[in-house]
Amino acid sequence: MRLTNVSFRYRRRDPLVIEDADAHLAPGDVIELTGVNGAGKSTLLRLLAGLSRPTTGTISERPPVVGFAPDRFPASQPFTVTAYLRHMSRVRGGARWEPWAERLTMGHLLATPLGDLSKGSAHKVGLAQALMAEPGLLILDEPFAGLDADTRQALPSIAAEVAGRGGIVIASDHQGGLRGLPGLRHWSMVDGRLKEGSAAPAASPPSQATVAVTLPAEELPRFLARMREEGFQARELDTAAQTPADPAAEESA
Ligand SMILES: Nc1ncnc2c1ncn2[C@@H]1O[C@H](COP(=O)(O)OP(=O)(O)OP(=O)(O)O)[C@@H](O)[C@H]1O
Repeated sequence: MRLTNVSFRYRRRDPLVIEDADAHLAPGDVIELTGVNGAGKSTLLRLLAGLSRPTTGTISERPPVVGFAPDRFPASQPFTVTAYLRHMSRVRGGARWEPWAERLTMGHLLATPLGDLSKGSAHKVGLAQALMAEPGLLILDEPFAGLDADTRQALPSIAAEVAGRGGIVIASDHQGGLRGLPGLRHWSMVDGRLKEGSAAPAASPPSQATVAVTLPAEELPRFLARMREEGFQARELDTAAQTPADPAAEESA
């Protein structure tokens, strides 16, 4: 797949978000895309997916089957998870979604309406629909954001499997989640320009911090769920009647 002099602006008088991007992607490539907020990563991914068209320039030789997991999965549709995945399976010519539901630990979510899903759970549905058709081009926009620890750990192997079948994988990622993969290519968006460089070395494990949070007991389940959804370890220490200074919950990051 090739990008030739690709430029993009959203509206006619807007500045270019992407300027003269040139790149070649080969079967089996896994690419990490970084850049500051607003640098144009999502815009580039949508161009690669064929969801937007370049203002000028061309994207050629796109693999026929594209899986795209957006950063914000559109959860407003009136389906349960099962109904949605079945529908996507039909759209994808009968692709099997069940193994992905299992691998992404979604069993408990299947009867939930999309609109009731937590952010991380909605993200898993987005991943399952992108993966089910064995894409030749898998595009993941911030795939690690909001995922629980197990799914986060599974994602590099999933990317490696897609690449091992000859697929191209490209993921925007602030967290360096794919850094352990051999041969990982690194792209960055800087001032509208697409640059290729070597991936920064794997980040050393982040230092840990533990904080105590005191909150009304009835808010505890929601708070813990939210923290876990964000990928933090969170557990209840004590919900007995306490002085305001006592910790009711602990979060470690
Ligand atoms: N639909 C849109 N219409 C107009 N401008 C847009 C639209 N979507 C994005 N932009 C603008 O394009 C630029 C690039 O946005 P984009 O979402 O691609 O960046 P990003 O690198 O993915 O950011 P983030 O890391 O915050 O997700 C930003 O200036 C943004 O305001």
